[in-house]
Amino acid sequence: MAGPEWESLEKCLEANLSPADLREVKRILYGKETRKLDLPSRAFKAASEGDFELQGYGFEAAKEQLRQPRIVRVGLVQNRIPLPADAPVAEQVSALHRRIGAIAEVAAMCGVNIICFQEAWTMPFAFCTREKLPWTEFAESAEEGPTTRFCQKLAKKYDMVVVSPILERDGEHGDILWNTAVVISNSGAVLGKTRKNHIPRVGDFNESTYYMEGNLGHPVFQTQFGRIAVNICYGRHHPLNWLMYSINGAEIIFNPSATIGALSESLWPVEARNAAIANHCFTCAINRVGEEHFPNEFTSGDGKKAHQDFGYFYGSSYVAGPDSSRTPGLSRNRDGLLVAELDLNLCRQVNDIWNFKMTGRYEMYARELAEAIKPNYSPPVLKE
Ligand SMILES: NC(=O)NCCC(=O)O
Repeated sequence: MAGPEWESLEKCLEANLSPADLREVKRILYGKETRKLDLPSRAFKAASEGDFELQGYGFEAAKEQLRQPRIVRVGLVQNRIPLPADAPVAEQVSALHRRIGAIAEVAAMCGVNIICFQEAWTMPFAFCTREKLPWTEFAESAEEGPTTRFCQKLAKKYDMVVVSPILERDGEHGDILWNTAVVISNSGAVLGKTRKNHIPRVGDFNESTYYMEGNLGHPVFQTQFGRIAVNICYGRHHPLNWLMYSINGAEIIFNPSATIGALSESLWPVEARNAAIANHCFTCAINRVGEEHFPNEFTSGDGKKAHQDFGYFYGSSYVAGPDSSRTPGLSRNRDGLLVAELDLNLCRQVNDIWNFKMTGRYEMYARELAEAIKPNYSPPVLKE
């Protein structure tokens, strides 16, 4: 499997296909072409000085007679950990705050209204180790922790909604841990939080050692810029998880993730794109970048040698629209900010064409699923 030297699928296609072939391949793999955004040159300069990639694309919707366009700019941030995983906890958190602060400043220059960071953005993805200390020390209060306070300042300063996925310590309920995204309004107030509903039990993603499946259902956050929801990482493999956020009214669903190439890179371009199509909404898939090395060796339960690294986090963050269009991905090997301009009117326009909500037959599935989960259920398999 390729490491950092293989920059991106897009670069590979562009380097190896004729313009005519590239057009057809992109038509199928990327849908209707997204417009390149004209972002300010000072933003590109700051990104280059800060050594991160900046890309911007716009999704189009048809003009309507009765509704004005509902334009919103989202910012997706992917990044590597700036300090090694064995640096002191407080130093790692501060370094990440500084890094994300610099990227958010550029997002503000680009007119971003809602910004979302990667899963558990304040820490290395240490759940592979199965060790408790020092990793549980990265957990913070969702309402009052230093990271939420930091994000509240960003939100207020830049008039931007901030989606901040953290490891949460719930002091009100026995100090237990959750994998949580805190949603902060552009006013600076904490709008609420949502928790990861599906916990991976695959490869080195030993997250069930640390926290339980979320208990907050599928909340949707009404912001000044549209209704948003957060489907954290492994939840993207569960179509019903996306569906429930959409049924509750989400127009944009963020999917902050941490996943590695050997496991999921072939799933990555499909799942969030399919969710946007199936649910008539926008989806924003965000992954971390690079390799993370841990002080102590751990095993993967696969008979192979113990090792100290997780694997290659391949970035490739992208935004997908309800009409099957999607942006190119950020690179596999650099920190980056992806800005996408969405016209939320596109969601209802595509709904009116394809009618997946109208034809969804939810009452039938509700009835059948209610039966299927009963211990004495017998599937209606007809035999000769
Ligand atoms: N963080 C996380 O849930 N990763 C699981 C692996 C995957 O979903 O690709």
